[in-house]
Amino acid sequence: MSIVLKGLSKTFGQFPAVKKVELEIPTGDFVALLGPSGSGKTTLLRLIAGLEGPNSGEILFNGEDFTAKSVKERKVGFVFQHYALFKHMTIFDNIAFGLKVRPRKHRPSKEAINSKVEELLKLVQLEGLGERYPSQLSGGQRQRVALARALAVEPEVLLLDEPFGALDAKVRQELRGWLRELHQKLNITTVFVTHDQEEAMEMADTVVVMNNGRIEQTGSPENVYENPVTPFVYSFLGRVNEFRGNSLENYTPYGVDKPFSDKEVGYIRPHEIGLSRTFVNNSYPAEVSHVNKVGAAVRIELRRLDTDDLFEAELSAEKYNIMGGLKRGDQLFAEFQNLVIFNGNTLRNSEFELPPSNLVLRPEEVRS
Ligand SMILES: Nc1ncnc2c1ncn2[C@@H]1O[C@H](COP(=O)(O)OP(=O)(O)OP(=O)(O)O)[C@@H](O)[C@H]1O
Repeated sequence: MSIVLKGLSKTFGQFPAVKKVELEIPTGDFVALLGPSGSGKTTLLRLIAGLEGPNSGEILFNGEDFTAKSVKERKVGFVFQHYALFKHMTIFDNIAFGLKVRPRKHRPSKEAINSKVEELLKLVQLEGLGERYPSQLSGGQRQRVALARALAVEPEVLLLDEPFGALDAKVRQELRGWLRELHQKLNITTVFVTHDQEEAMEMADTVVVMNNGRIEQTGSPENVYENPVTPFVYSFLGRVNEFRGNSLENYTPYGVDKPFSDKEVGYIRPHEIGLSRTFVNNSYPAEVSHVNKVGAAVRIELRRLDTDDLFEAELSAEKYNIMGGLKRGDQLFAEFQNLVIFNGNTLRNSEFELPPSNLVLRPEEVRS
């Protein structure tokens, strides 16, 4: 089922939690609503589910206006952060619940319910555990039961609110891959809320970045990471160096025709900073202040010797080894290869005299 949100707004008392949201979700898409606490993710999910009514705007399912339709009519499956299983019921009965409470004429036969639950237990890899009670399962297993219960009624949309939020890091990691595979198998339009950018980037086909009740950017994980359209998205997704106001002149070796204002901020990702032991064009001397080697990437904190600015660079372990390793106090040359400058929410890209070779200014069209 496809979902379209048009000018959707929701206010609690005087407080606008969701502001004029426009979003199109094609059938079968796997979407992450990503943003900091209080940005409106859960409210948006609840609006899609029909658990909240909007103050204005429309919700279309497969092109049909569902704005005023009840939760039941929407055919959505919902999974919350806290699995909320019925403690006094077995896993089997928990999964069967949605089918058993259907009005008699829509209720499947006992045999059909049995085989559906067995099929779902297999799907969520809990075969043979149907007779246990929730207290006899691990957190990750319980959350898979919650998912099986949501899937039992064959929803056309699956809505997940921080489904792995209460689990420890290792289990979360396992369930991410598992849910991704499950989605590939079932291809149900799925929207999940997370404030964990790694989770969103790893699992979703489409990431919707929210801030203050608004959508800041929608796109594939690569696209929102590589081409952030606002300073918020730059700083929220992944690590980034920020340089403000006057200090930006130190990163534009060919000069600018107008001085930088206090509102201007330049962003550069750590992996977009080249490091070498010898001088290269447009590079600046810098001293290593800390080295943090984690897995395939090495994070290096440095201080520019000419300006005292602090920044972070990232090298692959391979490049790091080729450089012969690094330690505090090493003197290097840093090349800032992709500085992107915003004035408020607008890219400053037309005022440079000559785009220098190491200053990649992103054309407007890339942003749209
Ligand atoms: N029922 C409510 N009554 C009043 N204010 C509410 C209600 N529900 C949410 N809000 C407010 O709306 C804003 C958005 O809340 P929402 O739960 O959608 O954010 P979120 O992005 O999901 O945050 P979190 O990650 O912390 O769950 C918050 O400031 C919250 O306090």
